[in-house]
Amino acid sequence: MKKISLLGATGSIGIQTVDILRNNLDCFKLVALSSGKNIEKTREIINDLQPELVSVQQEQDALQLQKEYPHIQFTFGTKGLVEVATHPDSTVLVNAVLGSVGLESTLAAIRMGKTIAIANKETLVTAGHLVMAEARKYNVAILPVDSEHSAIFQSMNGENPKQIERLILTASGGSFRDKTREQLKGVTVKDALNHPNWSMGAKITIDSATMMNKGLEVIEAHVLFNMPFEKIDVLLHKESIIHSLVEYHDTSVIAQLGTPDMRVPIQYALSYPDRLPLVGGNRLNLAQIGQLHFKEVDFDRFRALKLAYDAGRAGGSILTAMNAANEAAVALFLEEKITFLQIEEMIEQVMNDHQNILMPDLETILHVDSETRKTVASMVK
Ligand SMILES: NC(=O)C1=CN([C@@H]2O[C@H](COP(=O)(O)OP(=O)(O)OC[C@H]3O[C@@H](n4cnc5c(N)ncnc54)[C@H](OP(=O)(O)O)[C@@H]3O)[C@@H](O)[C@H]2O)C=CC1
Ligand SMILES: CC(=O)[C@@H](O)[C@H](O)COP(=O)(O)O
Ligand SMILES: [Mn+2]
Repeated sequence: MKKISLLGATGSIGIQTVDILRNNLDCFKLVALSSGKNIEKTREIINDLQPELVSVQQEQDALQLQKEYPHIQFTFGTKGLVEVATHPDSTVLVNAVLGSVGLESTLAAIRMGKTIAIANKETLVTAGHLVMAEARKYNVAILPVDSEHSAIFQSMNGENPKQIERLILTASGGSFRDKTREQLKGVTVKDALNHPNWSMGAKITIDSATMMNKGLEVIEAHVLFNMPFEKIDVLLHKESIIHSLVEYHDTSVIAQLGTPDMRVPIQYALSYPDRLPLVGGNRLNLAQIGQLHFKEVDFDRFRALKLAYDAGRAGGSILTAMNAANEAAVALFLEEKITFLQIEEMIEQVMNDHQNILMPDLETILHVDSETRKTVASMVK
């Protein structure tokens, strides 16, 4: 029986994680969870899985829930995320919270020796060097949940990492993959939220449309697999059936395939090194699909991907600045305060103005993160 702490339980990944836990009650027990502002969904999960500790975003919600469930402990805010992540009974943290707010709780869980199943890519982008250094120090496994990284992880199983020629991350191209830059001028939030293959949270769906998602994933792959950027490629693959590939120096290419269902990589991170049957999973039928498509990426068209490679190659605090600028700009776009193309314009502006600090410590990262968010907010005034 693995005991689980779950950050971001009410989100897209969180709900799918809860589904897996519910379907495998003899393997997993949810001991602690965090949610944000969705209190109705939080109640549903509490009623279903009876955790010992729950953290919500706001104090008044914690107080209200405490009255309703006196036998459960409630907490709130950033300190609540840390309490959930470090619950003394859990051995695994599933980090499915959104954004760099997940950083401190991840570091705290690593220092408690917990295995980390990480969906929260922003944490690895903003402070990958700190997370991986702590993981090495405390001998903790960081298991990927992101579909591409899970595919790479599975394609590296039993192989010698020194014999890898390159990692190939597949990219659907997002909601606007067939549009020119000119056509992107008039797109709406509703259009952008219409991902062709995956049903996901709003922020990552917009990231997918700008291709910043793939940029964050290139950096995530660099961090998780210790691979230089020269050996990480992106390949457009519109069906999202091949989740990513690893090429070896004998020219062999190993890939992981499957229908687009995030419960597969989530469950694999939870059951690793075993595999559990997926309740309600659709089997891949390649004969029915017939054709798979591949195309080279045009970096002038997908400018955010180029910005992410630039930040990744530079390293240092510019990664935090880029990530925070993206988080802030995407939030503004979702509130319809800026246009779609302004997202990457703002990120580029922030990166151009940034005074880079190599190997930033936690304090520097938190400072750059909050200052960048203020800068982006001031750009729309
Ligand atoms: N969705 C997907 O298929 C995939 C997602 N990922 C990554 O997983 C992470 C989560 O994505 P996704 O599930 O789509 O996101 P969602 O927006 O669907 O969910 C985010 C979760 O985080 C909570 N949350 C948001 N902000 C805060 C905060 N400030 N404090 C506490 N809790 C907060 C939300 O709470 P509430 O809703 O209650 O307010 C919710 O539980 C992201 O890093 C994303 O890039 C990676 C691969 C695939
Ligand atoms: C499901 C998942 O892992 C997402 O990150 C997905 O990869 C988004 O797809 P694209 O970014 O390729 O559109
Ligand atoms: Mn992904």
